[in-house]
Amino acid sequence: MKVTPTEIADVLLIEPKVFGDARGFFMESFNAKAFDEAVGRSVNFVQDNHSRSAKGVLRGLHYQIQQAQGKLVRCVRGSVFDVVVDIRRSSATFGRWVGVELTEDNHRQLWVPEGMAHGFLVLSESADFLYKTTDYYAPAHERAIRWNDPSLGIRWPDTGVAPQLSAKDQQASTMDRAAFFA
Ligand SMILES: Cc1cn([C@H]2C[C@H](O)[C@@H](COP(=O)(O)OP(=O)(O)O[C@H]3O[C@@H](C)C(=O)[C@@H](O)[C@H]3O)O2)c(=O)[nH]c1=O
Repeated sequence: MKVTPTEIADVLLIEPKVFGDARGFFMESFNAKAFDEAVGRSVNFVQDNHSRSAKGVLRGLHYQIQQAQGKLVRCVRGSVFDVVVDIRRSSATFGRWVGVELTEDNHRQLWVPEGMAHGFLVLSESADFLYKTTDYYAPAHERAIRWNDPSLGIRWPDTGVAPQLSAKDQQASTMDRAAFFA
């Protein structure tokens, strides 16, 4: 697999080797040894998630302030614009965002380590989004930052439809009131 650093040092773009043939393709979507080598530490995933969303659905920007989750994310049907925001106060890239298009055809994955807020916008008619997490879902510790907080200035692509948010995400915090990691 190919591993490319992003503007947020610990956020990695991962491109598995895809073996195409007359039948279709094969790829190792996750290999613990190769993954640990790429991130430089031993990572233990405990939960796999799958969500399906229609075009224009925007989920985010989410994190758990305790039981922080590292997430290995990908899109297996359709396409999404995936966004990661560094919310570690001590980080040189605090408040910076990275956006990557993840599609069923580019097979790209993003490693979103603990200490980030994460979200995505669905660009295709429908998208299936899969991700592994390093800690369990803990609703008591769930937090969200507004997708369009002006201080972040995230350049979300125009899908041609209004972003569709959950009730929870409509109530998300602004950056100036959000809780951050050390
Ligand atoms: C995230 C999650 C949700 N749920 C339940 C709670 C709720 O009834 C329903 C939908 O939950 P949500 O609205 O929070 O789902 P969603 O908005 O898709 O939340 C996810 O968004 C992306 C961007 C992330 O980064 C994830 O970590 C997670 O926060 O699923 C679980 O049972 N386990 C989980 O791990």
